[in-house]
Amino acid sequence: MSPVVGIVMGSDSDWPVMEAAAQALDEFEIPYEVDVVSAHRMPHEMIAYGEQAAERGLKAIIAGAGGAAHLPGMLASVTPLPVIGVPVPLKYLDGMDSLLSIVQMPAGVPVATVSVGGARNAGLLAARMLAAHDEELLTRMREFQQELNDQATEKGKRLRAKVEGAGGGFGFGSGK
Ligand SMILES: Nc1c(C(=O)O)ncn1[C@@H]1O[C@H](COP(=O)(O)O)[C@@H](O)[C@H]1O
Repeated sequence: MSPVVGIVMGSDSDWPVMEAAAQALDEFEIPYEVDVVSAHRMPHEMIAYGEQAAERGLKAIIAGAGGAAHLPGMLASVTPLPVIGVPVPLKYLDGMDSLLSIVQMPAGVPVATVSVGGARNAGLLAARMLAAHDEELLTRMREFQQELNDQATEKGKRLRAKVEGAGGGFGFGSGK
């Protein structure tokens, strides 16, 4: 199947973080493509990627970059597609530089910024965008949310059992 989401990043060194976006899309069987596209290092290719993305059939772009992370914003300026920005944390500044470079876009050019290193949520957000026009995907997203709910409930049960087993007791389900 041809890709409907583009996952791009400023460098291949971003992949260990960005991989989680691909994994989330895999879970929903959403076809995607992956590439290195840098606004700073290959500006002409970056503009071409953004300009051609919609006509190539992509429905959303996930763009991750670190440091002076201008890639997501620059892509958003040349594509009509939704762009999800992932601030990739680097060695210095703990990703604050990446976050601030991506999140403070001028009005008119939106980038949906996820948390520092939040590539999994970027993948899930892209899945939700597609699900808005796809009943089957919407059903799968609801199932996924139910699983999260069940897992959290299970964690609560285990925690209560542990605390009560140690002689303590608190919380909604503790009966105390
Ligand atoms: N922020 C950007 C852009 C851009 O925004 O165009 N291009 C590369 N980079 C970032 O530079 C960091 C270091 O890259 P190298 O590891 O290749 O030196 C990466 O996190 C990349 O996203």
